[in-house]
This record gives sequence, C-alpha cells and structure tokens, in this order.
Amino acid sequence: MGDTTITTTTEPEIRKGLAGVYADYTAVSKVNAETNSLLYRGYPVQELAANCSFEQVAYLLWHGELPTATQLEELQHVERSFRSLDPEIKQVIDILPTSAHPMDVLRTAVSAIGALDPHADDSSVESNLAKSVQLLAQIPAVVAYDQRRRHGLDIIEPNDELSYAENFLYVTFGEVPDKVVVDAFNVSLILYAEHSFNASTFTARVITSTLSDLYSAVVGGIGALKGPLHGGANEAVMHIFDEIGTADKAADWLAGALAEKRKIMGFGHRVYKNGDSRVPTMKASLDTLVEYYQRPDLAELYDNLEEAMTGGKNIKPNLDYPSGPAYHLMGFDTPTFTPLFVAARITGWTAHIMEQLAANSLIRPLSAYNGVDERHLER
Ligand SMILES: CC(=O)SCCNC(=O)CCNC(=O)[C@H](O)C(C)(C)COP(=O)(O)OP(=O)(O)OC[C@H]1O[C@@H](n2cnc3c(N)ncnc32)[C@H](O)[C@@H]1OP(=O)(O)O
Ligand SMILES: O=C([O-])CC(=O)C(=O)O
Repeated sequence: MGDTTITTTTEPEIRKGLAGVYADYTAVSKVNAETNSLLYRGYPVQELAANCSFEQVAYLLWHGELPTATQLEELQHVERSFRSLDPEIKQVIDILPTSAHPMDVLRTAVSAIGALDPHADDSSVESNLAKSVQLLAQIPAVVAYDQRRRHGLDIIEPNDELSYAENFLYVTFGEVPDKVVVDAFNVSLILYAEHSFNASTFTARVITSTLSDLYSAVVGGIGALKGPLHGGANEAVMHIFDEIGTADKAADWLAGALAEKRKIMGFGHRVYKNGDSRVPTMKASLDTLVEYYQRPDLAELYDNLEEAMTGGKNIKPNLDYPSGPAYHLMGFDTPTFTPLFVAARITGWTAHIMEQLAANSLIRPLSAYNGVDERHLER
C-alpha cells in the first residue's frame, strides 16, 4: 500500500485552509514571510518592477530566464499579433448583460476562447506556451471591450506599435496616458504577476493535475480569484473608501466595522503576517499617481485607514490596498480592478500549469469524515 493508507484508529491532523501545509515544490517564485521578500525565478520583484517591462517578466516566469533582445522581440511580435478579439468572442460578450460582473464576463470569454481553439487539448509545452501568449494578448481586449460597452463607448481596436501596458490603457481609454501613469500600471502588473501557491494558482494546479486543459485551469483560476478574500479585495477596497467618504471618518468607520466583526478588505495575508513585500513598491506608484492627479484627499483617507488598522489590530495592508486606489486614479471603473489582476496573474498561472504538468501527480487530499455513523435503510 502507498502512503495514502487510511488508519481509522488515530485522529488525523486537520489543517483548515491547508494553512502552513507544503503541497509541492515550485521554481517559479519564492514568498518568504520571514525576510518579507518575493523572488520571481530568483529575482527580487522590486528589482523587476523598477527595471523591466511586464512582457520581460512574463517571459521570465514562463522560461525561467529574462529574454535576450531577440527573444523579447519575438514575444512582443506574437503578443501584438494576437491582440484583436475574434468576432465570435465579441458575440459571446455581447449576449451577456452589461450588468454582469466583469470577472464573470472575462471567465466566460476565456472559456469561449478555449472552446474555439482546435488545439485546446494539446498539452505540449509548445502549445501551452502559445496559448499563454494568446491569453496574455487577448485578456486586455476582453477587459477593455467590456468596460467600454458598459459605459456605452465605441470599441477601440488595438495598436501594435504600443507596448503591452500602453496598448491596454489605449484600448480602455482611447489614448495613451502620460508616462507616469503607464509606469505605475506596468509596476502593478509585475507585482500582481505571481505569488506561489495562492488560492487561484493552486486551483489552476488542481485542475491541471487531472490532465485537464490549460483553458479549464485558467477559468478555474479566474473563479477563485474573484472572491473578496483573494483578488476581489482590490475592488472591495474602493467600496470601503466610498463607504467611509472622507479621511476624518476613517477611524470611526473602522471601529464600527470591527465591532461588527467585518473583515477589512485589503488588509491581512495568509503568508505575510508582518506586511506584504509588494506594498511599499505599489504604494510608491500610488504616491506618484496621487501627485499627478492632485488627489491628496485620497492619500489622506488611505493613510488614516491604514494607521487605524495597524494601530488597532496591527493587521497590515496587502497588495490590493494600494492597487485599488491606483487603478481608480488611472480611470478604471471599480468592477474592472480584479480583471486587471487576472491580466497580470495569467503569467503566473500558466507558468504553474506548465510546471505542474512537467512533474504531475493528481492532487487529491483526504478528508476526515465527521458525519453520522454508518446506518442502513429500513426495509
Ligand atoms: C492579493 C491577495 O489576494 S491578498 C488577500 C486579499 N484579501 C483581503 O484583503 C481580504 C481581507 N483579509 C482577510 O480576510 C484575511 O486576512 C485573509 C483571508 C487574507 C487571510 O486570512 P487568514 O490567514 O486565514 O487569517 P485569519 O482569518 O485566520 O486571521 C487571523 C486573525 O486576524 C483577523 N483578520 C485578518 N485579516 C483581517 C481583516 N482584513 N480584517 C479584520 N480582521 C482580520 C481575523 O479575524 C483573525 O482574528 P481572530 O484571531 O480574532 O479570529
Ligand atoms: O498569496 C496569496 O495568498 C494571495 C496573494 O497575495 C496573491 O495571490 O498575490
């Protein structure tokens, strides 16, 4: 018998939420709560955010090394060639109500992209890499298409002269904003790209472990990311800011919310208990945006809520806390924030899908039964 033999005499150790459990190895990234650091393929994420484009980081996550100039050019060429949405995908989006949450629209669109791909079930590395680049290129088109149709605006076709970040902003807003905005967006994408066995990546790996296809794993990842305890928190932060109103009300609002045992979105983390390694970098980008858009009121509200939360419960902000207001300042509407997280995390998810396939083992833990004792039908 293998090591999954169930012994009924000893009480199994249950780790709720798999907290503290090592499920497998990964070479994609290292989250170190003790040193408060995050490495992508060995590189500190802060260094990557300060010096690289999101496309370079995507390549790094997929291939394990940063691209040479030629490799980057090739990636950019392919990514730019996939940016337009097929008419069938536009039709699929169009039949969804504009009241549908953008995460539901994106999940549906990715599922449709998979159903239209005749090679969906080809799980070779070459095919999965090609699918990963295609999804990288098309997610911005879906997100922008949906935000614009919700606001009754004309759809803007992509511009393949532009970088990934520039084009994303262009197809959403109809113009490329100033460099300070593009840079902040690029930084946010890099910071959101990868974070080891978080809930959505683990979901994608579980699906992959059954030898299902890459699209199914990504659709599952999107579903897991939508929840407010995970990616949905960046949207929820903005709802909290709206609820609080002005900076002077932050402390009282927090006292009331904590008294009602509410979870304060954008704070806390399963792994980092002493602050999220990515927050200082994203906060610096938020500061540049606050300055650029002249919104000291938003910065004051941000600071006051953080001060009240760290002073009271000593729970620190996670990446969603600075990202939410940063995306708001850039002009994205609030329900679009979590799809922006998807646009970045598609790189990490697909890197993990390929890693899982390279050394696969079906992910299937045990459960300890605590239902009624064995019983029988009365006949
Ligand atoms: C990019 C990301 O996905 S980062 C995560 C984004 N999610 C959020 O911001 C949602 C808000 N945060 C949370 O709900 C949690 O901090 C989680 C889900 C992220 C992590 O949760 P866990 O590791 O399970 O921590 P847990 O829930 O056990 O919290 C420990 C204690 O801190 C409290 N706590 C943790 N986070 C918060 C919070 N944001 N607001 C209020 N209390 C909190 C818990 O209530 C608990 O208190 P207790 O011991 O008195 O019961
Ligand atoms: O690691 C986690 O649990 C959540 C997170 O911060 C991420 O996915 O970026």
